[in-house]
Order: sequence, then C-alpha cells, then structure tokens
Amino acid sequence: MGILPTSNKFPVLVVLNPHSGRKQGLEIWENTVKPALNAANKPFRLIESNSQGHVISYFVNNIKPILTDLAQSLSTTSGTTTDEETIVYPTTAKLQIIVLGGDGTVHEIVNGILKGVEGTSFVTDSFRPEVEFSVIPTGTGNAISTSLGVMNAQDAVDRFNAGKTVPLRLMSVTSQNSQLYTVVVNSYGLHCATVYDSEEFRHLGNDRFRQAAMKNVENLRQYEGKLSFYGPIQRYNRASSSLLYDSKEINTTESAATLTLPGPFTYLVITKQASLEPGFTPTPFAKTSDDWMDVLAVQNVGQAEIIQMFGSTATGTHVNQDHVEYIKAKAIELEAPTQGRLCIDGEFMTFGAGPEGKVRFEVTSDPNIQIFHIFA
Ligand SMILES: Nc1ncnc2c1ncn2[C@@H]1O[C@H](COP(=O)(O)OP(=O)(O)OP(=O)(O)O)[C@@H](O)[C@H]1O
Repeated sequence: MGILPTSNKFPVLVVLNPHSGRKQGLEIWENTVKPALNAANKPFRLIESNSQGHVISYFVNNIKPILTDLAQSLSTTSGTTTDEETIVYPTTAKLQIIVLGGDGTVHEIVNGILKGVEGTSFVTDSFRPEVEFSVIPTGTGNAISTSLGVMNAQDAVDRFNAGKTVPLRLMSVTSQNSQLYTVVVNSYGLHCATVYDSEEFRHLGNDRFRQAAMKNVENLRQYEGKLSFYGPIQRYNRASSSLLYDSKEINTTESAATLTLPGPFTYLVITKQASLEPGFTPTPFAKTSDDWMDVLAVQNVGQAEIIQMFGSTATGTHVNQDHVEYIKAKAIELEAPTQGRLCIDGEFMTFGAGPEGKVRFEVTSDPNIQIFHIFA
C-alpha cells in the first residue's frame, strides 16, 4: 500500500482570463502552455473566465467535487480478498492550477477555494490539500511573478516543469461585514486612487498605472486615517540601513498597539510582494513566503516628496528617504474618520467611518488557510 501525494491521472486545472493585461492570454495558452502540457503528456481541464467574478464563483461551487475527485484518484485499497478490501484515502494531495492571468485572477481563485471549503471537512488536519500555482504572467502588474523573478511565459512554464514550489502566504482582511484574503497588496491613498483610475487606460498595458499615477500626483490629496500595529514589528532604521525588531515578545492579540501612525496618508501599501510591476519595487524587503506583511507609509507630504520617492522605487532606495516609513508587521488596523476606499489586489472595498468601520489585516498561521504554493 502506498499513498501518493500527487496523481498523474488527475488533470491540471488551467484558469484562463482572456481580459487580463493586453488580452494575450488565449494566444499564449495556444502557442506556449498547451503545447508544453501536451508534450509532457499532462492532462488538463480548461476553465475560461467569462466575466468579472466568474472564477471566484466557479471555485466556490466546484472546489468540493474537485477535491473529492482528487482524493479518490489517489485512494488505494488494502487487504488481500475483496471482502477485506477497504479504501484508503490520502491525508494530503496536490492540486495544480496554471493561471493565465494577472494577480486579480490568482486572488479570485484563492478566495473562491477558501470560501468553497469554509466550514466543511474538505481542509482539515486529517486531509489537507496543497494548491500549487503556476502563474503565467499575462496580467498587467504581474506582481507575484515579478517578485519571484519570472521573466515571461516560457520561464513560468519551465519553472512548472522543474517542479520546485515555495509557499504563497496570504493576508486576511477583515471588517465588520466582510472577510477575504489578499495575495499581493492592500492600499489606501494615492496607490489605491491610481489603480482605480488606471482602468480607463487598460489599452496601454503596463503604462496604465503610470498615466493614472501622474493624474493623481497632479491632484495630490491626503487621506485621513490612523494605522495601528499589533504584536511584533520590524522597522527600517536609516542610520543602520537595516530592519530592527521592536516588541518581539508581544502577542498580536494584545489590546495596546505596538505602534500607531497618525496619518493623514499620502501613500500607503501593505503587501506580500516586493515588486508590484516590473521596475516598481515599493516594498523591497517583502517575501512571498514569509509570515510578515510589509508596509510602506508616507504621511502628509507634497508632490516633490512623492515624485522623489517614485524616482527611487525601481531600486528600492526610497526606504532611505526621510518621509518614508517602512515596517514589517503581523497584524495591522486601519481606521479613518470618514468612509474610505481600499484597493485589495486590484479590486475595491469601501470601509466605514470610525471604529465601526475599522479594517484589520493579518498574516494568519492557520495551516488550513495557508495551503497555497507557487512554482518558483
Ligand atoms: N471575461 C472577462 N471579461 C472581462 N473582465 C474579466 C473577465 N474575466 C475576468 N475579468 C476581470 O478581469 C480583471 C483583471 O484580471 P487580472 O488581475 O488577471 O489582470 P490585470 O488586472 O490585467 O493584471 P494584474 O492584476 O496583474 O495587474 C479582474 O477584475 C477580473 O475579475
């Protein structure tokens, strides 16, 4: 009897978002990815996104039968005669998903899977699947791929074939009436407004962010709010050019904040990825696989300081500028005096005013949530 963690019989799921980036996903699927799967004799099941939200609802509705089929494909029998035979199910299994899309598509899959298994016995200590992503960079920012140094579609396919994965850690985002997970970035202020306005420039590809950023720097605003950190933090120290630990012993559930930034914020990003697009590395110490969130906060500055910061984000040296705060944290709360907008992996979330509207960001250590890996 042997229990195998992967099955060659079970298809790789291929999620294709034809709308991502410059809409080249279908072409790259046909010319690069499908031929590679065929050459490797790997069966696949294609799921093509037909609208915003389609991928999330696909996984909410289908993840349970998919995991059932996967577990069955790995089950073995024990005993020598038919009467004594019992089916032995595996305790783990690897579900492989190739994504032809950007970060928003990965976000939809992660949230669809976790919603679909919530409150069920499909992910427990006795059966815990691993979801392995191969992200073929066909979005606009492609932050996950860029942060892992994936250069192009062929590079991503090569890494999939090589088979090495690393954990893809998630942040949980909780408000009074919503709860979801982020894989790349939560932002407030100028970054969020830029992503919001960039949709009208989608035809420009990567340049859509630059166009929208220029528009928002010209009409620079300050965004009221305070940011409280709970538990241990590491804060970038300019004098020593290193991250220094603060409050290592403190638990994230302590009621007193370790640190509070009073705002108002010009620019605020809370990320798990170092780069948000090629040539833009706002959080250079962020790691896809560690248990920290990286925060870049710029409070109450003018156009000159923001332009100076943008001038250094390609190399990550902006962390040495006086007005830039860089902190690694485990649990963070954002509270604003009036209703505000957050950008959550490219989607938008409105949060309420005052303590009731507070939003909490956390890197959870729950192994039944942190089930995602990525080919690297
Ligand atoms: N068939 C479709 N038509 C229109 N929009 C779609 C379709 N399928 C998915 N979407 C939406 O496309 C949006 C963009 O997806 P995605 O994040 O993959 O690409 P991107 O924004 O170009 O890249 P990135 O997030 O890496 O910057 C998401 O909001 C998703 O919900």
